[in-house]
Amino acid sequence: MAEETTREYAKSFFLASKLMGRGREESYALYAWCRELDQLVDGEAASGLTTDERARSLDGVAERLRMIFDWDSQAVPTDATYADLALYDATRTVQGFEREPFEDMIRGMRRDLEPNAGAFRTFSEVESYAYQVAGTVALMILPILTIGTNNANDFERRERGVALGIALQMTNIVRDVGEDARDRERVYIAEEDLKLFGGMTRDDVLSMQTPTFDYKCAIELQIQRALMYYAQAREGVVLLPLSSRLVAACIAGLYKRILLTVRENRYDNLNMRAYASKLQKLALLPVLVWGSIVGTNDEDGDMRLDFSDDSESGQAYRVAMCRIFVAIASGDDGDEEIARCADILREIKRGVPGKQPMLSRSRRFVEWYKSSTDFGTYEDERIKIDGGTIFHARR
Ligand SMILES: CC(C)=CCC/C(C)=C/CC/C(C)=C/CC/C(C)=C/[C@@H]1[C@@H](COP(=O)(O)OP(=O)(O)O)[C@]1(C)CC/C=C(\C)CC/C=C(\C)CCC=C(C)C
Repeated sequence: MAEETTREYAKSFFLASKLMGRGREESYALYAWCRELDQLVDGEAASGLTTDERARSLDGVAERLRMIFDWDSQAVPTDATYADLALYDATRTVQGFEREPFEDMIRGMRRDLEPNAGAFRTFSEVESYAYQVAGTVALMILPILTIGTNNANDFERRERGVALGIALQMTNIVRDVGEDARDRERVYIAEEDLKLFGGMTRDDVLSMQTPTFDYKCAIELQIQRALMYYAQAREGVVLLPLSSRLVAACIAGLYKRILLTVRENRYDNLNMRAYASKLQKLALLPVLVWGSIVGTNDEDGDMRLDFSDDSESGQAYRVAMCRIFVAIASGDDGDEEIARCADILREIKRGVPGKQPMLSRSRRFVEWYKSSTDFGTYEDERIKIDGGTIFHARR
């Protein structure tokens, strides 16, 4: 039954599971348990329940979880669901499962029941929530992905696995902004991020029908945040046994395709749900499998901002770069914006020692950027960069 649940509701995970060696059934059990938990809060069956009733359901899950992880007892919870039983069996066939990630996920679900569920003041709050509902999945599944290996680089594997979970959650946040706002009055974009672009507020997003330029820039910043986590996770995929490397790389690649589709939809995630078609997934799979075997870096030429500099000038640099990138994506009517932001970048460059603006419009640019140590010059039909300084857009 857990396999059918995964097949029906998680096409990407099910596809990736076909690459698994051992542990496939146990990963289905994990999926079934996580999905059942998620449905208690946001599923159709929960829609008729009060917040208190949903909270009581989570209490029941937590109680049954305690029994599942009570290694000294063989007792099975009398009110166990099929997902509980599947998890009970999985934790007895694969060693190394820990209770904490499951409990942390329940905490994340409880946050979705709180009065401030749909509001996040800072990105740090978003990141913490993303760890609870998605980073924890990595910690749950790592015992399966590392069957038969030693614990070497375990800490790094966990850290980078959590980064992948957060990247996937950030992807879902970017994909579902319209749906979350309309159906649940939730905005999982930090208010501090929205404010950077024209002083936008959470209420502006809740009432927005068509993406504004400022909104598109705020979404680009969320895409950048997600790409940062994908890049962190990529260093961890190589720490997995080969068959698990394929699984992780495919999950990451299939979700990242969704993320980049939001850009192709010109950031209209209010009215369009970005997705990867079955054909796209099947076409992408060999590339992802081969890439994970030969270890090619799937830095797919996307703009990658430096988030390490959290100074005011570092933040201004990221805002200007997002505005330039969206302006470029907006076609010809973006030139004035590019020129204005290029002036800002020129100013900031004095304040951001050693941080060269990175702007990718094409793979050709990325190759130039990655290869050049002294940032010679780059020029295409829209923009010219000389010595790392972005000059006025070409008219
Ligand atoms: C291969 C296989 C069967 C994997 C199953 C993975 C699993 C147990 C997923 C549980 C997903 C789930 C329902 C969690 C509840 C909360 C939630 C909804 C989380 C979001 C997932 C999306 O799930 P959903 O089915 O709703 O999908 P769509 O909305 O339709 O897109 C999340 C985005 C979290 C997903 C997180 C992971 C799969 C963790 C990834 C980490 C690894 C695979 C570890 C990799 C290790 C290294 C070292 C890089």
